[in-house]
Amino acid sequence: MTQGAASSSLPDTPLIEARGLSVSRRGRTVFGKLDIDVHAGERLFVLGPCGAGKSTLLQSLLGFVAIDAGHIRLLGRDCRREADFAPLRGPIGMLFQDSNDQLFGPTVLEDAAFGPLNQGLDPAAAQARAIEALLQVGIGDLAERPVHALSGGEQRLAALAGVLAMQPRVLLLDEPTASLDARSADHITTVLASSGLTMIVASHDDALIARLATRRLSLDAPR
Ligand SMILES: Nc1ncnc2c1ncn2[C@@H]1O[C@H](COP(=O)(O)OP(=O)(O)OP(=O)(O)O)[C@@H](O)[C@H]1O
Repeated sequence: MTQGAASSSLPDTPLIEARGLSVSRRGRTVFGKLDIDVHAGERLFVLGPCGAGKSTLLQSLLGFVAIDAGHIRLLGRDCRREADFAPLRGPIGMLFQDSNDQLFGPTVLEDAAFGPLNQGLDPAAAQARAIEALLQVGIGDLAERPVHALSGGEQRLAALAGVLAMQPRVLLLDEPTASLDARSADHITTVLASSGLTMIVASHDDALIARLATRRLSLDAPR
């Protein structure tokens, strides 16, 4: 269950909206009757101890985890079925907690170009987008590296580059600075801050939260 509702008094239509969201896993309620509104430019941080449901919330908002009850509207569109969510996984980019869930390679460059290719860009334009995203996160030198030959932190950056290469309007980021050394974490924090993008971020990183959060939502400890 939630401790703090995430609401906003901004007048524009929320980019991410959830009403009465309830999700259970293995028969146990993870959270119930959660309301969320995230407007353009906001950076909502989802906080809470391990197992509180931060990842589950992000995944349910993009249709990767089924909800028990509630209503989700993304970019002004009602989302109920996979066919509703699928076209929005691009305009709304998701960084999963486990980079292995989204790195398919074979090389870092090809992986980052995959999303733009899928969006219909020609190969040269997709590659240009991918290179731009790799440079943005600071791993241009890893472009030709096989994704399976990356460290955990490098995988994190490669996965983030793949998300940014799709030029999303909204980011859902699950522990974006996990596995990163202090310098890389600081760089990514700066990249995210300067992006101006709307985002929902699950994180335990106090420095990231302090620099980026415009609002916070705390989930209860699991019972
Ligand atoms: N794939 C899954 N199948 C079944 N249950 C799951 C799955 N993933 C997570 N859970 C359960 O759902 C609950 C919420 O987990 P979740 O990963 O969302 O928490 P979290 O707040 O993101 O935790 P952490 O801070 O450790 O990443 C936990 O009880 C967890 O055991």
